[in-house]
Amino acid sequence: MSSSTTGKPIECTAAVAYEPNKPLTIEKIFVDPPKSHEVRVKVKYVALCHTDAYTLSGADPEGLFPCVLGHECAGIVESIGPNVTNVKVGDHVILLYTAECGECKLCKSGKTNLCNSVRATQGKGVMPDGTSRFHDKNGKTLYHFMGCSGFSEYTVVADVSLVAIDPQAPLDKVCLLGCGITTGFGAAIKTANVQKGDNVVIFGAGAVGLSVVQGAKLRKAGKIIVVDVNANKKNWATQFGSTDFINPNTDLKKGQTIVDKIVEMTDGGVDYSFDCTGNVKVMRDAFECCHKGWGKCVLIGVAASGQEFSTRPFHFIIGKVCTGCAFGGFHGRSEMGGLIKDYQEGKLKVDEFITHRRSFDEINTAFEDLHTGECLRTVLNYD
Ligand SMILES: NC(=O)C1=CN([C@@H]2O[C@H](COP(=O)(O)OP(=O)(O)OC[C@H]3O[C@@H](n4cnc5c(N)ncnc54)[C@H](OP(=O)(O)O)[C@@H]3O)[C@@H](O)[C@H]2O)C=CC1
Ligand SMILES: N[C@@H](CCC(=O)N[C@@H](CSC=O)C(=O)NCC(=O)O)C(=O)O
Ligand SMILES: [Zn+2]
Ligand SMILES: [Zn+2]
Repeated sequence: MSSSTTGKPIECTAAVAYEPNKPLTIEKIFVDPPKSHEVRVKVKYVALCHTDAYTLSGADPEGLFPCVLGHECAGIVESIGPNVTNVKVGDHVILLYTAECGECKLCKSGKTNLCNSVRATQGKGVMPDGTSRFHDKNGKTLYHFMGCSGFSEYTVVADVSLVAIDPQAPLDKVCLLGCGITTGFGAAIKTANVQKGDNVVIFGAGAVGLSVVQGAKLRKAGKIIVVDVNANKKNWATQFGSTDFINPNTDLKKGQTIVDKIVEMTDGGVDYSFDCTGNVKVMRDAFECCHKGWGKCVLIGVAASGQEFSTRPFHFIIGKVCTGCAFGGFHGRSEMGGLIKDYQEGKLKVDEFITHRRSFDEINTAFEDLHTGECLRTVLNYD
């Protein structure tokens, strides 16, 4: 199938991050046609993830400007470049910041969902051939972001960085499976592999943390303790399946630390802990409140440039384990279909995370929503 735009640059609306910590500029940009092994997608819906805000803040060592941010998105294939065989024009797709080529050392290892095929160029804000498909009206090159760049009405991605999905799945909802929900859910059911009766603690009750909660609940975990500095998060935590909520600013006795409190509540420490804040002090607490001998800490939150996580090595000596994951350990191309099915069958909450909806031109207000403490996800639409 061919359309009037196939093979030509498309002029469309985008929100460009020209400088760190400045509002995005909503303007017309030009999106070049896809080259070999590339796909041009008409983005229908994009949500904001805290990682977009983090990179916009200038704290990301890989942050490049000017760029087109956005990585939690879904759309429809507009055109494909030569040698693309995994999707066709008209397919409904979710973009994947964790690619899956199936052929690199990591993909073939069977040990990780990380893929090396496009990661190096992705981190440099360009397509695998080292060039960008985005230009502003002055001809200035704009960088790509996380292999997705959903803050443009049209984007170009590598063929390994997207997956076709059931066209019946509502794009305005399943766009969220492009990052936060998948990440938290997978951290619980894949990376940690929580089992019935396990005690778990989740630091940070945003979309990622609450998705860990829903994974832990699905697995019939014992105590599911949520820790968040925002008391308003308690209701959400309960709704998603937590058994206990601790606000460390108000719920600790004099002289008691959050680690003391969790160790006391769980007869020596949790089986699994999850950091979903990106705060390195919280990461330390998350690690140290694990049970001696076997407790495992899963780091998910992204820490700012230069931040380091430290602890007493003794915790490792007594058998505590610390790991982490990207995209919840999910293989985007082989496993997204299963997640969509889980959602369609009511086994995976997605709609419940959408606290705000806005039109794309309200994107800067949507970034402000993120900092109100009342927003899990804002979905932007281009229509
Ligand atoms: N590894 C991966 O693949 C992925 C990582 N991420 C990262 O995961 C993290 C969570 O993302 P998301 O859920 O969208 O973010 P949110 O900001 O929505 O959630 C984080 C929550 O943690 C709370 N919080 C902040 N400081 C503390 C603290 N000291 N103790 C307890 N809670 C605290 C925040 O409260 P308040 O709002 O009041 O600050 C907020 O409720 C981010 O760092 C993000 O970049 C996201 C997706 C994928
Ligand atoms: N660019 C940052 C690293 C940011 C990071 O860790 N990103 C996560 C996904 S966050 C999604 O919202 C991730 O997948 N990491 C693995 C990867 O290969 O990037 C930095 O350089 O510190
Ligand atoms: Zn994200
Ligand atoms: Zn690979």
